[in-house]
Amino acid sequence: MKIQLIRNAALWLEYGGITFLVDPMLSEKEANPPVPNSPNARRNPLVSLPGPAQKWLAPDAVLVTHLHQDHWDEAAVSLLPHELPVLCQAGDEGTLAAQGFGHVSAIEDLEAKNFRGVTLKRTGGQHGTGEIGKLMGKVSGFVFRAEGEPVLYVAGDTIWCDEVKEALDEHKPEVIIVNAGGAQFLAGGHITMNEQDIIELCRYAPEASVIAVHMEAINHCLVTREQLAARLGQAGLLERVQIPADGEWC
Ligand SMILES: O=c1ccn([C@@H]2O[C@H](COP(=O)(O)O)[C@@H](O)[C@H]2O)c(=O)[nH]1
Repeated sequence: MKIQLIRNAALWLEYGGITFLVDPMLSEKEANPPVPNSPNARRNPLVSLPGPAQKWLAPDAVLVTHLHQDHWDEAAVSLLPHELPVLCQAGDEGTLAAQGFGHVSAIEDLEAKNFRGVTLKRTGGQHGTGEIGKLMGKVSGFVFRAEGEPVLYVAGDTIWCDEVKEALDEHKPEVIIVNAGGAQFLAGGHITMNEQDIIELCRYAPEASVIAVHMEAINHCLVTREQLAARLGQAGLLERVQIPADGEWC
């Protein structure tokens, strides 16, 4: 297994002999407006891709955890070849097909999907709590399994919650990728993992290695890599968690 953080939640994943492009947000720096009702007015993405987008346009499959703009944007829709297989959560397949993608498969809630020898199982999550959580809608994570590979859990846009605990209990992943950044609007709590969430996750899954992404790319993500590293250091967990820079391989 090899994992490259591209930017935000976008990953290039080499797993079981298959290449997956996860949650591509391929817009140029500052091409999009700030997230509305958020604590600052910086345009998105905050930073450039760590190379030309062309580097990541020929995976074996694309996996879209949910359709929020920082996981699937207009640039991805226009740049990615429409004949690529696209895997998604159930409910998003109509939108992706309407955008011109001809090979879209939903990973159903309780069914594992086999993609060329790699098994993917959907996991749940909560993209925030209360009204904000409801407004954010359905989100998914995915657990990857293949012969000779570590069990990998891509948790998606979720806070620390029962669904994540259930995924950890059921799958016992060896590697967990979490969307950090403590994303937040002006009202309501955080909608992606903050420092404390990642500390709880590390303590709940003491054998797993953790990779924290989804930071310093979108204006409503308020927890920086440096802040996360400092809190993990205080908690004695820094050696368990990789915090890659954009473009870095894990
Ligand atoms: O560039 C962007 C990124 C996101 N949004 C909207 O914000 C919320 C939450 O996004 P997540 O980062 O997936 O938590 C969602 O409604 C997005 O569509 C945006 O407007 N612009």
